[in-house]
Amino acid sequence: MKKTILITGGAGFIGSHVVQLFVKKYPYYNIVNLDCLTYAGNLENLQLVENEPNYYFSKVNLLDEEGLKKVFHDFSITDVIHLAAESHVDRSISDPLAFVKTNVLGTVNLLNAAKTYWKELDSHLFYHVSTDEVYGSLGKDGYFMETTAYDPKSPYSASKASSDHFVRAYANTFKINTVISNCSNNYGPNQFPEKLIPLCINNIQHERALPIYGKGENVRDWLYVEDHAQAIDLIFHKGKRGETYNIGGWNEWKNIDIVKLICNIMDKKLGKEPGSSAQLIKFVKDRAGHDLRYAIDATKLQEELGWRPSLQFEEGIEKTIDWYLKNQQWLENVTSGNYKEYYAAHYQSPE
Ligand SMILES: Cc1cn([C@H]2C[C@H](O)[C@@H](COP(=O)(O)OP(=O)(O)O[C@H]3O[C@H](C)C(=O)[C@H](O)[C@H]3O)O2)c(=O)[nH]c1=O
Repeated sequence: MKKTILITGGAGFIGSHVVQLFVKKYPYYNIVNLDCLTYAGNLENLQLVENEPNYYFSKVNLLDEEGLKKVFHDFSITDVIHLAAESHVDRSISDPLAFVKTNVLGTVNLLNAAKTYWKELDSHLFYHVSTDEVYGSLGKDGYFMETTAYDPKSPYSASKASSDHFVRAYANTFKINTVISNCSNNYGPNQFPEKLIPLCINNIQHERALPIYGKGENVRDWLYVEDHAQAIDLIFHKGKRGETYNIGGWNEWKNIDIVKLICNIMDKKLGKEPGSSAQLIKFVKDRAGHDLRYAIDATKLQEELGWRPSLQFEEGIEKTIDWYLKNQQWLENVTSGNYKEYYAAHYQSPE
């Protein structure tokens, strides 16, 4: 059976890289990008594939149950890779309900659409893309394993943990084939500049302060977004059904060190006096309930499926900074909302 894969959140950061990879690598699959184009979803991210004959776009909100069922029916969806989510921890602190709606209810609506439409369950796959934040926060030592108990600490991670549970519950109760992956912090092109790395790049260009929460001692494990997309490709095709795979970069950084690194690279690239960008660093009030450290043990993915990150961080961060410097208009568009004009010109009028 020819695959028609529904990729949700395909206009977002990670989703756009997954859509591009699948459209180009698998011309014999149909790829349907379902996205409701929130502030973080931008069709400009898909310019490289938007005219490919195997690429389709459908503007549907995960809360629109009938709309979802129609997409399954109209496109004869065979598989799902579910990436659409509200993803910013700070926003989840100011508006938790938005995260419950999209991440929990939206995922259940999508599962229901799959359950209704798929008749021979064995020939389909529902792949849920999740986060390492479901495991909570680590101290100085240790790693998150696939067997680590869930202990989400923020409204965002609680909503993702809940959606993971629903996916497993549907696998158990309704016998849907599922797989889940939990990944560490991503960085790279197309990331909305509310997240630490693009925020710093953008603020340095505009000579704005670089807000460091607390003392900047919190640790994150960073992975280049294209490496994440490669891992998703592998897991989609070769991962064992019903399993969970952790994805990480073996690349832990304290926030303050990563910001200083970005400052140094930006000084060189912008021809500024060494040390001048670092003067923008400003220690601010800590994030409420700020998780201290995330670190992933991705041994299972490495041993079972042979995955390793391909990029060294030093190379990835240079590439990322170069991309943002070259794509000033993109930054301008996403921060001003102009991407809606792009949508209107290419598709139908946005709401
Ligand atoms: C925006 C910002 C962040 N930070 C700190 C807070 C974190 O310790 C670290 C990274 O923050 P960011 O908001 O970029 O990402 P996380 O909160 O780690 O979460 C991210 O990685 C996981 C895996 C997901 O699943 C989330 O969807 C994704 O947003 O920098 C600052 O100090 N200042 C700032 O202005």
